[in-house]
Amino acid sequence: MKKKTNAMYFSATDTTKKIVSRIAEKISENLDKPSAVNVIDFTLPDVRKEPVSFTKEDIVVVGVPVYAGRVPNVLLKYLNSVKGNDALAIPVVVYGNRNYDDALIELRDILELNGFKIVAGGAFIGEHSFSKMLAKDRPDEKDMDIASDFAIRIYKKITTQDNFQILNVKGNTPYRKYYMPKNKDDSPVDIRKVTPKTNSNCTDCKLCADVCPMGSIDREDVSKLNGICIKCGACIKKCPSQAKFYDDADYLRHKYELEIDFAARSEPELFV
Ligand SMILES: Cc1cc2nc3c(=O)[nH]c(=O)nc-3n(C[C@H](O)[C@H](O)[C@H](O)COP(=O)(O)O)c2cc1C
Repeated sequence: MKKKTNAMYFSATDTTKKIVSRIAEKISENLDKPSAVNVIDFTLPDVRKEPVSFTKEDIVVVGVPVYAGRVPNVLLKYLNSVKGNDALAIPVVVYGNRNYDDALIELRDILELNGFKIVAGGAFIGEHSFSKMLAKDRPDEKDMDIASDFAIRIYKKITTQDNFQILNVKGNTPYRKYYMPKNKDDSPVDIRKVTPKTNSNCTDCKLCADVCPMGSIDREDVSKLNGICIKCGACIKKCPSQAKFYDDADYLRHKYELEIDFAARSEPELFV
C-alpha cells in the first residue's frame, strides 16, 4: 500500500507525543513498504506559522491534549488552517484522568471540515499537566500496548475499506462550554490569568523560554512573561532545577481537588 504515515501533535509535557508517535509508528510498520514517519510537532509557535497540507496518499495521526474538556482554544486557528485534501486522519486526544468531555468530537469535526476522511479516533490518558500525582507517569506500558493494538485495528480498517462514513465518537453537540474549576464557595473561577513564579533555584539556563508553547517567557529575564500563559506545565515540569511554580490559591485548590476526586484510573477509549 502506497501510503505515507504522519504524526502531528501539540504536546507541552510529551504525553500526547508518546501516544501519537506510537500509533503512527505501528501503522507505518504494518504498511507493505514502511517509510519513516513524517513528524509535525506544532508545540512551538514558529511551527504554527508554517502552512500544512496533505494528499490522499497520507495517513495523519493528529493529537492534542484536552484543555478544559475541549481542544485547546489557542490551537484552533492553526488546526483550522491544515488542509486534508482527502488524506486519512485519526484524531487523538490525551487527557489528565478527569474527562475528555467534547475534545474528541471537536477534533474530529475540525479535521472533517478541513477535508480529511476520519478512520478512527481515540482518547488516552496522560499525567495531568497540573500535577505530578494525577495519572502519574502515564501513558504507561499498558497504555502504550493499547495504542499499538489500536494502530493494528486502524491498519486493518484502512486496508479493507475505502469508504469512510462519519465516525461516531463520544461527546456532545453542541459542544459543552469550557470546563471551569470551582473555588471553595463552589463558584466557577477563571484561572486564565494565573502565571508561574520563579524561585532562587533558577540558573538562567533558558530552557523554560525554549519550551514555552506560547513563546511567552522573556529570554533576558526568564521570571518575566511577554505573552499569555496557558498553564501547559512545560516550564514547570521541564525545569531541571524545579525553579518554576504556581502559588495562586484557586489554581492550587483546583489541582488538589483533581488529585482527590479523579484518583481512580481511567482507561483509553477507542472508536474504530
Ligand atoms: C489548561 C489545561 C486544562 C486541562 N483540562 C483538562 C481536562 O479538562 N480534563 C482532563 O482530564 N485533563 C485536563 N488537562 C490535563 C491534560 O489534558 C493532560 O495532562 C495531557 O496529558 C497533557 O498533554 P501533553 O503532555 O501532551 O501536554 C488540562 C491541562 C491544562 C494545561
